Amino acid sequence: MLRSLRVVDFRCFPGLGLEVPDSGAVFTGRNAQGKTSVLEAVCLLVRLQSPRTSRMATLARVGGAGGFGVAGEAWGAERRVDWAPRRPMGYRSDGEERSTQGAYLEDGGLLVWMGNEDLDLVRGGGELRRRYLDFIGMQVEPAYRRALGRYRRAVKAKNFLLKDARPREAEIRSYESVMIESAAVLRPVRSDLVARLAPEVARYQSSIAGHEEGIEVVYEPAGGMDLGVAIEQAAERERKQRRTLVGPHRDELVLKINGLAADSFASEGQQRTLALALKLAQGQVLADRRGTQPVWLIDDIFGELDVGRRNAVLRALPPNAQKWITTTHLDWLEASPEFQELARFAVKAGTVAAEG
Ligand SMILES: Nc1ncnc2c1ncn2[C@@H]1O[C@H](COP(=O)(O)OP(=O)(O)OP(=O)(O)O)[C@@H](O)[C@H]1O
Repeated sequence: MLRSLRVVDFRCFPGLGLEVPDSGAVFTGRNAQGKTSVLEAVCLLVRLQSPRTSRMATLARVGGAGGFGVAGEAWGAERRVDWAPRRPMGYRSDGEERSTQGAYLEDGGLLVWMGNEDLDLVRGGGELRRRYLDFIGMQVEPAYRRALGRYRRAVKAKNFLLKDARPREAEIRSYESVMIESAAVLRPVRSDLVARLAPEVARYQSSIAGHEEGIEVVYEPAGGMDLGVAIEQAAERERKQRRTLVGPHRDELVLKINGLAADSFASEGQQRTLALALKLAQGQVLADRRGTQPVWLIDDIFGELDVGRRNAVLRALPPNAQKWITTTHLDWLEASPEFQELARFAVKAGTVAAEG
């Protein structure tokens, strides 16, 4: 868990310094004051990624010096990330420079991010569910992160070549072998994760819904588990359509309720419950894999949930995990005794002040 967070020129914050207790903190404020940016800074410090953007330049404060810094004590180590345009990103742990992102992340902590966009996990496009799996995959398996990066670059290059009027086959083949190699890392991890997630999702779904619902969570690798065979079979179609049709970038996480596809047949309420169950299951699987609780970054979801679901989620969150919660109003918190010990901060126009 984190003990402190400091930022310089990050999003709307010229500077910021917070001490946070083991239980966590609640950040209140009106819209567009900087609440999400605080959680985003934590995500960057712990996982080197933002849930909102992959472009580091957008994180640097407009009107600031051009770069940004995020630091803090996390899981017992003083960590620090610095970014400046046209310079390699800097990662430090206890003052020691880490040469690669992988080396920095090796002994980093675990996170679950829960935001409003997650409520679309069930009815939204497959991309959202792949990102959901990737977010856990990258945390539990260092090789996953490297394989995903290589895979994405290879698909991009192959797509580029397929657009050509006379595709250069030898080059396409070489990118396909990178895809096959990377898929051999990604798919077994995805498959294993889904097997672990499925019973947890079903359990959380029943506890939030208040009754049993037949939940199925199934991993479907696009074109089948053997990517080499799938690529051969899809070769003609891919050349006609001029894009890559099979591989992990098209895998699906199929969700069913009582035997029917959840995106088309489940009620909106069931879909929301299932989305929450998926996120809660993510936390459980991470905790089981590492034997330590992830930190929960919960971005403004409580205002979006009805009282029943909100209370069920609050009860389902592990009591001993640190939570960083943003909200525009506090009424739900007053009614939740288990959250009284969280520190409270008011966020206003890029400043954060401790309350009470
Ligand atoms: N790079 C940047 N430099 C300066 N300001 C920025 C930058 N990126 C975003 N902002 C501004 O920071 C403010 C805070 O955004 P943030 O999303 O953190 O607010 P929020 O309090 O979570 O709002 P909401 O409740 O609407 O989600 C916004 O006004 C946004 O325009």
